[in-house]
Amino acid sequence: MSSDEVMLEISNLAKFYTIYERPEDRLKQMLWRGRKKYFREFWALSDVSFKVSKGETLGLLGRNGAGKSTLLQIVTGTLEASAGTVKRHGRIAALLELGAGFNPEFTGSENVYLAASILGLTEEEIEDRYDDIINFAGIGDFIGQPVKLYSSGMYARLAFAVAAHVDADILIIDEILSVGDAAFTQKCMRFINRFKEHGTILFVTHDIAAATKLCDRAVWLEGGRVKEIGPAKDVCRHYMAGINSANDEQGTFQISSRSGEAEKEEPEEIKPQVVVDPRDELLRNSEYANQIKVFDFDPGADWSGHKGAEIVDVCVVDQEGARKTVVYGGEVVTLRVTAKAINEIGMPIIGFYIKDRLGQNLFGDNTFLTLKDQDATIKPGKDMVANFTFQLPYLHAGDFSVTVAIAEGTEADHIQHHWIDDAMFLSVPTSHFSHGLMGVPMLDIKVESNR
Ligand SMILES: Nc1ncnc2c1ncn2[C@@H]1O[C@H](COP(=O)(O)OP(=O)(O)OP(=O)(O)O)[C@@H](O)[C@H]1O
Repeated sequence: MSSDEVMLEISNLAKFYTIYERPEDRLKQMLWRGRKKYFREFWALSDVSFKVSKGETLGLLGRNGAGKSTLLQIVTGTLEASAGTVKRHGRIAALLELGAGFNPEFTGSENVYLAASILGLTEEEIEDRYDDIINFAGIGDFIGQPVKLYSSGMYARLAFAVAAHVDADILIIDEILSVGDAAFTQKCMRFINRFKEHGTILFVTHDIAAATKLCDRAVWLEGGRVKEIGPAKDVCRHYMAGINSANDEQGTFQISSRSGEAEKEEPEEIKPQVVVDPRDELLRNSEYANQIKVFDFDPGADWSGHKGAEIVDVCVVDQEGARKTVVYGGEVVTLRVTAKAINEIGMPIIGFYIKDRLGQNLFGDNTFLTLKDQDATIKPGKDMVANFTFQLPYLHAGDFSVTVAIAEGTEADHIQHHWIDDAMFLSVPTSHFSHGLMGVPMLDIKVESNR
């Protein structure tokens, strides 16, 4: 929960670097200091202002070279600004570029002492926390080795472990989550979620899903300037749209279609293997019925892409093809996405994601592998209908959104034609399921006891 207390106040910050076209220009500049300029100024940051309140998590988004690292280095005091001010209140622990601050020649253990003392802990405090730090890092015997021998993942683990134990008021996290393995990332996430309850976080990432989930607000930097600042969900969406329209690779789908079979002229009747949860009937007739209300496709929802093709309809249908406005967790349904080609689309891919209210992708799929080995070209004005038939998981109570998109190309390289966030909403009033992201229908639940 954020409060009115400002922890970080950045005002009209600017930073220029001096760029010398030729190495000898640097020497000339030293010799003829002030008389003539042998360099040009490159403004990495210009007029950047924002505040971060206590308890707030602020995301910092921007393409490579947008100025994020420069800004963080100024905030942490490792780089001097050319103009403007930074007011900090409280202890800042920063995880910049893989644990900057470690001495590569020192062992992990020595670096724990070094980094923790720089961050303001007394020797006694470090002694008390040392075992916890080492356990958190989980790098085993490597703790006695110089950190220059560490992999980037080990480096990040140790850096995070120190930062997590110094009672920081402000935590600065720069892409740290991208270097660890999944288990470590989860550990960091648990720490960050606990820290968020009282601490302030400045979080730099290229991972839009993580930014949407973690941050309250976000700042989008472009060319060293603030392009947008506001609620994280909005800024992330606009940023994604900007990236997609520039055909940046970050706008890609997660490609993982489940069928490699070519589509037939006359599709075979699907005989789904359905898991029937033995509690299904009981659930349906109880107050916990996992009823999922399906709202209409919103053609006016925010979108991005080149619009060489357009999604014109999204709906949920039953196995007879009838549109559904209510379905149940555990039921077999078809999500039908209809797209119309405006230009000829050579290698179309239609996909979807179901997201929870935090913007986390619960699941999704696309037609890439299904169409991979055939000519699926859509002529201008013609439709392509993708039917994704699956057994619904159990969803917890709350609202969910469906993202849909049509792209053209391959898994690694494609153009996004029409990407619609929040194309359709689902709403679940009640649920027996409340833990984890979603529930799977159980084959059976047996209880044995020898009491
Ligand atoms: N020491 C330097 N001398 C000259 N230019 C620099 C220097 N450091 C950074 N820059 C330039 O400043 C701009 C901003 O760089 P910065 O590293 O802050 O971007 P970034 O948003 O962190 O990028 P990335 O996502 O790739 O880490 C870039 O154009 C970069 O080339």
